[in-house]
Amino acid sequence: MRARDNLKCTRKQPIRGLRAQRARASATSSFITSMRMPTVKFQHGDTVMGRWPGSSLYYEVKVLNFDSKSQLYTVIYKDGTELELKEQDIMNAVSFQGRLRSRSRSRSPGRRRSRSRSPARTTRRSSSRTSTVTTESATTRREPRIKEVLEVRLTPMKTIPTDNNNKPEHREETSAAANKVSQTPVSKSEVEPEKVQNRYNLRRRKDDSDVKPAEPKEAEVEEAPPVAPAPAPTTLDFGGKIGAYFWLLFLPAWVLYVLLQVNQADPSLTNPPALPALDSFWDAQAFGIVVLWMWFQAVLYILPVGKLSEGMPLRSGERLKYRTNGFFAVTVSAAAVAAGVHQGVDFTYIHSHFLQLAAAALLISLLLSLYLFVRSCSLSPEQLALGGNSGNILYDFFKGRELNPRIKSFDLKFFCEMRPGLIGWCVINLGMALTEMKLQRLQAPSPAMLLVNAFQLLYVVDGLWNEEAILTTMDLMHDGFGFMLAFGDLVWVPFTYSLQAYYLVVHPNALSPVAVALIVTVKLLGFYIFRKSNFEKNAFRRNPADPRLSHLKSIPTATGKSLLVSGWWGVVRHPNYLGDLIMALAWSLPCGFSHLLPWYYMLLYYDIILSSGFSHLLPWYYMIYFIILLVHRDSRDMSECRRKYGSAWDQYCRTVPYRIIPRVY
Ligand SMILES: NC(=O)c1ccc[n+]([C@@H]2O[C@H](COP(=O)([O-])OP(=O)(O)OC[C@H]3O[C@@H](n4cnc5c(N)ncnc54)[C@H](OP(=O)(O)O)[C@@H]3O)[C@@H](O)[C@H]2O)c1
Ligand SMILES: CC(C)CCC[C@@H](C)[C@H]1CC[C@H]2C3=C(CC[C@]12C)[C@@]1(C)CC[C@H](O)C(C)(C)[C@@H]1CC3
Repeated sequence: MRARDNLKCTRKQPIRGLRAQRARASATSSFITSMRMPTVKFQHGDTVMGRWPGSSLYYEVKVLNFDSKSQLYTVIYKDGTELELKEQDIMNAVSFQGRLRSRSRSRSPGRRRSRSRSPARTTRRSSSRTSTVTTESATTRREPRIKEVLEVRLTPMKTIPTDNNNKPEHREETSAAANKVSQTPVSKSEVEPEKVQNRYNLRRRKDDSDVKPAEPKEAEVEEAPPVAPAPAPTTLDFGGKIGAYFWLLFLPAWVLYVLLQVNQADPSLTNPPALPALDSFWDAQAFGIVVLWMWFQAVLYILPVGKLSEGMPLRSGERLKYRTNGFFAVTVSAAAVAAGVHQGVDFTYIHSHFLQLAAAALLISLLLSLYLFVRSCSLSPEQLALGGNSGNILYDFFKGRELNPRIKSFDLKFFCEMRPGLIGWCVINLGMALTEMKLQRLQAPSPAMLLVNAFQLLYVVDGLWNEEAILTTMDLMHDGFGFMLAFGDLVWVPFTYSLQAYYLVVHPNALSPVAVALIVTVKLLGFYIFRKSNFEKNAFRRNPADPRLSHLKSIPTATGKSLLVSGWWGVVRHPNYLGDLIMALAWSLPCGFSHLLPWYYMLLYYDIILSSGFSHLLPWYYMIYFIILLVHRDSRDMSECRRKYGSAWDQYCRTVPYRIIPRVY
């Protein structure tokens, strides 16, 4: 009944439109008769559009079978995945195209002009797109808030990993992976879809080892398929609406509090700062400096120097271009700062006006977020990020609505994430080093200060050198640009990531040569893991056939994208977070760790809390925050990937059971 031969040849055939569908329907009429089925809407061999469980994505599938008992159709996706779908999750290819056309006509006049309406054109377009075609489901369109519930029968299946040349993985390794699966069960929450009630019955074709995972080709992507509007999210991140209100108030207040705290002669947490008069936060000169700095970075960003890189395909299939001249920007900025130091510009101003500079950056991020929110109100749903259009004003303001806000070709999210805050952080660190020299009467910064400066400078310069890699990160691909990122990029990063340097200004910490060597080793280890793993993922996403990755194995997913299951991404699911965390450790170690002891005593003797050196927690602040951030980010990413990749993601989770730290977490 599976008629695999028939499938093999039809898999290569494009949809030929209504006429071809009818012809196939009549050719299969004997098949239907022999099955004595009640009238069924789709016939064996039909090429139709099938909804991927738990998502609003539709893919081209072939109908294999209809089970009159369960009223489910067995369909096969292009990567060989077989699924059983309900009739309502299947659409005739022609009416699917028609629906997309009529929607895009009504929603996007620009798009309408650029498209041919001839049926021939329609058919060619749909057939040429071997990757994904995205749309919202009829249900979500009519009832955007309805929780997506798909009753799809899925059975966990073994996906045979292929190496990067799409050869099947060696048999022994496959069975080893299978053994591993049974030894290390994945937690229920990781495997079970959160928003979808699924019964599993997902199979792969036995002959799928030669199936090349279909990566979108340049030409296909540029054909700009119809865009799926962002459906209202069913679950809200960051504690939902109440969480968003809380974070909106808490985050700015927390930054100002920490800065007031660190500014005190005794910055111990048991010595809370008195709330200063409101006008002490404002300094016109500090505000002017921040504006000037942002202006300077914006000018460097728009200069036609450096590469124009392509972002990942958007839901529309379109790829935005980004000027990735970050290394140029940091080099020119360093030259400008060096010239300033040489000319006697007083960089200790940064230390003495830290609070006012942070308040100015906060004001700018607030104004920017308001601008972003207002402009997002006039956008069509296609331009919104998934997850940022809950309908609740404050939540959406916090999370960010527009995916890629741009003024002409000036990409606001990309600019803010990579330039003023990141480069500003290094300038702040330099200001702290110069202040340390001044206050401690040193000829040169202390070794601890040098290490912190050098490590963090390396992190920033590396990020800017590999600026293109940011285009495959969560923020750039999925998150809207709103208060969270604007504040994070412009205030949080420069003013809290520099706390170690701030701390060292008045808390010198002598380091022995052995300690220096050990700390440098920790940093280099972290950096190696971070760089290598980010390189692997970025290169793979850009070109899965990259010869430098030919030794790596991957598993296909129904979206056409594959998942790496060996190399760094076969060790843990977020090796880049692991490297980042090890580096974070190396940034705090120069400030000393014996001060952490009060925490240990604190657990034993409560009264020590009040007299302990809480101030010494400040240099560990980044490490603590970073663990929380990455654990939360990891779980956000897991849900997103589960939604996108369905059972292929489960397969990945079974093969790579640990998230960030091997054998621990
Ligand atoms: N210093 C900081 O404050 C800070 C904060 C956060 C993050 N970071 C760093 O920023 C970098 C980017 O982090 P990120 O959170 O955006 O996440 P990321 O790990 O760079 O990206 C996650 C994405 O990678 C893809 N992916 C996941 N598993 C894969 C696999 N096995 N094979 C191929 N692709 C896979 C998925 O996207 P697709 O499948 O859709 O491509 C997933 O959504 C990291 O190095 C992180 O350490 C730094
Ligand atoms: C609590 C909130 C305010 C959290 C805000 C989160 C942001 C500050 C981070 C989210 C993604 C981060 C990120 C970098 C900096 C911090 C974030 C913007 C990054 C630019 C740092 C340099 C790295 O090399 C990087 C490019 C990989 C990295 C990308 C992600």
